[in-house]
Amino acid sequence: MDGARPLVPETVRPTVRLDAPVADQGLQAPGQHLDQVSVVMKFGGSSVANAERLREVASIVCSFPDHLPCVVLSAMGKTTNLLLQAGEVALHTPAGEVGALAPLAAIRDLHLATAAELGVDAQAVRGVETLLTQLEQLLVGISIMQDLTHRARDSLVSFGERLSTRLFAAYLRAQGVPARQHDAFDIGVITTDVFTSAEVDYEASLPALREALRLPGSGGPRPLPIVTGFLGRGRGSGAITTLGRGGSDLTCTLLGAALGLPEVQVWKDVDGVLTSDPRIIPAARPVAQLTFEEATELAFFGATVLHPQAMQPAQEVGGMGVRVKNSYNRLAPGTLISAERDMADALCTAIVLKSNVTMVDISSTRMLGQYGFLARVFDVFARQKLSVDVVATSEISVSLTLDPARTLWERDLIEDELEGLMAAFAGIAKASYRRGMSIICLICNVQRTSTILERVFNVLGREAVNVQMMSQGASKTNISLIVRDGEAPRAVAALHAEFFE
Ligand SMILES: Nc1ncnc2c1ncn2[C@@H]1O[C@H](COP(=O)(O)OP(=O)(O)O)[C@@H](O)[C@H]1O
Ligand SMILES: N[C@@H](CC(=O)OP(=O)(O)O)C(=O)O
Repeated sequence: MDGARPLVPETVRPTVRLDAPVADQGLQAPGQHLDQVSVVMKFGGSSVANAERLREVASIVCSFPDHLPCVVLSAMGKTTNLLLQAGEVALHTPAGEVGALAPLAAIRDLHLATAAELGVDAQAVRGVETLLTQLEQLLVGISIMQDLTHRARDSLVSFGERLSTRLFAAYLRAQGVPARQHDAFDIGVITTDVFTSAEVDYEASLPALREALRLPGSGGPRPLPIVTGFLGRGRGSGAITTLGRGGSDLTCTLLGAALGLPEVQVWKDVDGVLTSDPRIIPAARPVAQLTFEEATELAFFGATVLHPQAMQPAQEVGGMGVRVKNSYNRLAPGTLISAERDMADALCTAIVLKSNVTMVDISSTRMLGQYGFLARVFDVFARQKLSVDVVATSEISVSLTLDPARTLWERDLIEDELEGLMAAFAGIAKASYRRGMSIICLICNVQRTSTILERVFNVLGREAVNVQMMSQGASKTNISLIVRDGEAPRAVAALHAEFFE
């Protein structure tokens, strides 16, 4: 971003309390006394899974009467996965049979049933039907072409958010709450043309979004903008792009940054960011506060609760907080993520597990301390387009781990690529790799490393878990331990018990 030119309005509106919604008072249009949007609220797939959940989301949105929210929605429930499945199956289905494909039928049934249950008007139902027809046509195209490019994949998954936002805006209007649906790719979310994991072009997007979301002049109702998460428009291709799985979190913070807001909220199905993944550690509990760096490390090392790039807009503009809330338990305080927090009492904040990681060991075959050894090693990774997660070095050797996700869509590093990597090292270094490793990442106060590591190694010793490699991040927020996949859940459980239970 260009540091010289302010990309956000210089004044931000005063903060009215956003930590506590008022009790459910029925659907009164919120924030109608305000000139402009004062908060962005994002609701993920689990929060908008069916008609009942959409009613609940409407109730939450209206429970902050002093705020005029812009609402960002993900696709309903598992719709994105169903769309991807439909694309894969269409590849092997005759064009004439595509209309009857099971995932397409499931998507059609869910959205038409939700429209009926929510009692939206006939025009809105027609809008949903039109999109469903276009979706079927795209699938027929995939079947005829026998090709599912990343570009087509992005167009395909875009239907999830385009449907959910239209239904929700229509429901609000039917309840007397003014609302207007927007497709993010039409209002200025401009991205690179890297389909399926595009990056936001902030220079182009921030001013465009600010302009597009400006509400009409005074007098008359103030429509709540309802915006598709996850989607953008490629700056060169002009085609629909996506921001990577879970990308609606990033849409939310991007809109907040564009509007210069003091706070945005991401509503999930858990009481905030938790001390560990609740699917592995049922005793995980909410973390009250995190810094942007901590939240980014946590997401990068595999906590699916936040998109790894979601903190970037908040960090760039400064002064904007990101609150993680539970749409199933609206009174839970959630987690507030901001630039700074008091670390005086912080020891270990969260434990994240990333499995199915490959570890590579490389040692120099030449003289000790050979000049440029590390540069040559990383040059090989750059040429192979492989991103490295964790690194530990000595003078003549380096161990590192490879991200299992080349993009967030394709989770497996292919064996051929690893063999290619080994071949690329021939003559420079001795290289070997081990698959089936896990990174256990402790988000912690590394000012207190000695205390933390003493406790960590006591626990792992007791559990007979052998650490294969370790690294302390320069970001001063994490310590990473590499262990075998089979030992990792046991190690995480024991470490969680040690630090949190
Ligand atoms: N450290 C963590 N804290 C909270 N949730 C986590 C954590 N690690 C993994 N998760 C998982 O992330 C889920 C929420 O993320 P996600 O499903 O992407 O939300 P949404 O679709 O609502 O945006 C939780 O249900 C939980 O299973
Ligand atoms: N629907 C997209 C984008 C997204 O952000 O979803 P969720 O908020 O449910 O993680 C996905 O499934 O990846």
